[in-house]
Amino acid sequence: QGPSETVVCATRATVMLYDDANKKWVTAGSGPQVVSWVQIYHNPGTNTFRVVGRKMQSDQQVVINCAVMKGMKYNQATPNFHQWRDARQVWGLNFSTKEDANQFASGMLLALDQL
Ligand SMILES: CCOC(=O)[C@@H]1C[C@@H](CC)[C@@H]2C=C[C@H]3CCN(C(=O)[C@@H]4CC[C@H]5C=C[C@]6(CCCN6C(=O)[C@H](Cc6ccccc6Cl)NC(C)=O)C(=O)N54)[C@@H]3C(=O)N12
Repeated sequence: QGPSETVVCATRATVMLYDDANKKWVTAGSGPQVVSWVQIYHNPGTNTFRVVGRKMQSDQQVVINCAVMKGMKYNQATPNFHQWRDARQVWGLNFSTKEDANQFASGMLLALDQL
């Protein structure tokens, strides 16, 4: 979180990327599939939002740092699996509970509404 950013929401999720070549979902980042702490940051100065996720393990590897684009479609494919496209790839968040999923979705929809 930068100095001028506030946190819109924060949940646990496994961050996935769609491997278009092999038509399958792969976990973002290197190493074992672990849950990440995924937050949506807001920069009120520029009115921009970004999704930042860090693995909840020792190295705190950043596995996603993705701008929320105006007009982006946030697809709640299932109650526990939500996804969206950015310019280059498709991101997926696999939540362990519907509550976490709903929490994140409401933060994302709030962000999209303010862009
Ligand atoms: C249960 C067994 O689950 C599984 O084994 C795997 C591993 C599970 C997590 C570890 C994950 C969980 C849940 C399910 C739910 C379904 N699903 C899929 O992938 C579906 C099935 C077919 C496949 C085809 C395409 C694909 C992939 C790329 C993007 N996309 C689209 O359709 C996009 C969607 C979209 C729509 C609107 C806006 C944005 C976007 Cl992104 N459309 C377009 C127009 O862009 C997609 O989402 N697809 C998941 C899945 O299988 N799995």
